[in-house]
Amino acid sequence: MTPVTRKVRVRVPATSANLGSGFDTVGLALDYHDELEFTLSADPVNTAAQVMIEGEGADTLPRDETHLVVSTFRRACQTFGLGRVGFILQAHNNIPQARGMGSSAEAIVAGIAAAAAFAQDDELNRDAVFELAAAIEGHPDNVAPAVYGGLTMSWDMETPEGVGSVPIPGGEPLHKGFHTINYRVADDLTAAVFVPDYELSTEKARQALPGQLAFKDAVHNVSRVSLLPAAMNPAMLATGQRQDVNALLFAATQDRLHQPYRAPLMEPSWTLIEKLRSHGFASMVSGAGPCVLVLHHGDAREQLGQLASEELASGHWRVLHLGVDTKGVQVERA
Ligand SMILES: Nc1ncnc2c1ncn2[C@@H]1O[C@H](COP(=O)(O)OP(=O)(O)O)[C@@H](O)[C@H]1O
Ligand SMILES: N[C@@H](CCOP(=O)(O)O)C(=O)O
Repeated sequence: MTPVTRKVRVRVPATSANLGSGFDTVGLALDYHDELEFTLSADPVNTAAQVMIEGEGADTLPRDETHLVVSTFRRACQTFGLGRVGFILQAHNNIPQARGMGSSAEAIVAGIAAAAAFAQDDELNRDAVFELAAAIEGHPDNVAPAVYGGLTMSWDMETPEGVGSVPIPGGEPLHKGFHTINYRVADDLTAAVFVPDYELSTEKARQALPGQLAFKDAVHNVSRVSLLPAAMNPAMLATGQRQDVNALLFAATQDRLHQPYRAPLMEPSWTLIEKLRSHGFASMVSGAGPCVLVLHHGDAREQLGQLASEELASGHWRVLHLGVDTKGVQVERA
């Protein structure tokens, strides 16, 4: 197959997964992006990848075939029938790596979306990008918002009933694999991300999780995650229901599945989370950490700045005040 263009630009949002209670399920796209440009070599004999990196990871990321965007782009090119191509990748990275802001999902989505844009002339097939990205990442909660934007809830359709073989009245049988749905987020929702100067790989944070959980802890999280869609968008509440939306956010982000087991791996982050929660803020580990996410309806910059003044003055932390990205990955053919 011949590529439909020689240059593609890709813009992918950072994401915060879990939102406390929704481990491996819930994700939120943030208005904070990496931008990448792929230029195909005009020489068919040259199939090498040349990688240039600016910003986050410029001193640490590899510049060879092991670079995650490169390896994913190669794999997606095979999947979409492009074969092995030579290309220059220019990466402008804002998203810090190994901090819980979905950098690996961003890299995977960027590689797949770019390959799809070289392969097809029409609008980006987001479902195809999501399916392949979730399979590569292994959990869908970051890749879903990176692909679709906004607040997503995802699941792996594999049930004892026999996936794809059970007729759904009036509909298609659900296919095996990852699925996602998108919820609206209220316009006044703000996200503050406290970024520490230390890293924690998602792989290491996953190793800290227990093999089994107490039934009451599972019930706890089911009850909390069920509050999230309304806590993120109170317009979901039935007419007449009145709730303090920030109190609802506080309850919705309580968690007993993963954070307690990971806290010892990120003590400074856990200290900040406990401090902010003791003042009523819905603060939590962003993804697998160590970033700290605070969700709030309304502007809480000043209060958060005061509460975290010690951390911010230490020089070991910075804070990003971000809105929600509602578009997901964007591609542009040049
Ligand atoms: N923009 C990027 N370009 C290349 N590789 C990346 C990029 N972002 C992340 N990675 C790879 O993913 C790893 C971080 O993944 P992970 O531990 O899951 O952290 P995060 O919480 O940021 O997703 C990095 O060490 C690197 O190997
Ligand atoms: N559900 C995953 C989310 C990992 O997010 P990341 O941004 O840290 O990669 C987990 O909690 O392990």
